[in-house]
Amino acid sequence: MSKAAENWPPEDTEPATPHPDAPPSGTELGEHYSQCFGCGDDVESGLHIRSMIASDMTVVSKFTVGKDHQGAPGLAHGGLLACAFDEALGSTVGNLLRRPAVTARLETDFVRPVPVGSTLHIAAKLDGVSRRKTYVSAEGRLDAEDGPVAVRARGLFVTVGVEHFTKHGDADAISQFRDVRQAAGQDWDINP
Ligand SMILES: CCCCCCCCCCCC(=O)SCCNC(=O)CCNC(=O)[C@H](O)C(C)(C)COP(=O)(O)OP(=O)(O)OC[C@H]1O[C@@H](n2cnc3c(N)ncnc32)[C@H](O)[C@@H]1OP(=O)(O)O
Repeated sequence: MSKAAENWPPEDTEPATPHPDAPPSGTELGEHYSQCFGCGDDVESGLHIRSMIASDMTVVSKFTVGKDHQGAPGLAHGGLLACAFDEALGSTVGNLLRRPAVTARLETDFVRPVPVGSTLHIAAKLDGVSRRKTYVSAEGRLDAEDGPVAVRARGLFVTVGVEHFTKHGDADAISQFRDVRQAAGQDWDINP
């Protein structure tokens, strides 16, 4: 049981309805951007998280803790664990709802230490939507899908227009990203 406030999702939320073009259950999700610290292959010390659609409301992700992710010797840094959950939750929102969204709020409960070399199995689910707000939560279990819970997290993601990324981010990189995705026949009007 989380120690966080229990009004989750708030009463004014509606059930989340996955987008008709959301990937089907069993789909392995690759990196969404090669320079993403959470999932990008080009970031040597990144988290290299890989995710899969488990059901129309759930995405499972795996994060193996490396030596570059330490806080105390031999243990994962809490901030990097929060990052892993940000990625897992964001991937759940982006892939299931297929709308561009950014993290507005992220809560984490650290339940037990996560050693270097262990793998967190993160199961994230859509909890509800209210206008631009999407509520999503996750549990991370140690070394197995049914292992002990090590971390819980809840996120509020707010839907934004693509101009959020072009205005505040690197517009040239986003243009290249769009070209690569369109050449691959992929819709890009989701998180670049
Ligand atoms: C295939 C794809 C893969 C995609 C895979 C993607 C994986 C990436 C995962 C990483 C994701 C990230 O880290 S994203 C990077 C970190 N996040 C950011 O940089 C976001 C920075 N913040 C912002 O830009 C802004 O504050 C926004 C966009 C979040 C909100 O600004 P806004 O657009 O002006 O909207 P605003 O009216 O303020 O808020 C909208 C509603 O949300 C509520 N709201 C806003 N912030 C909060 C908050 N902290 N806590 C509670 N509620 C909040 C407001 O009360 C309001 O509710 P109501 O009045 O409607 O009731």
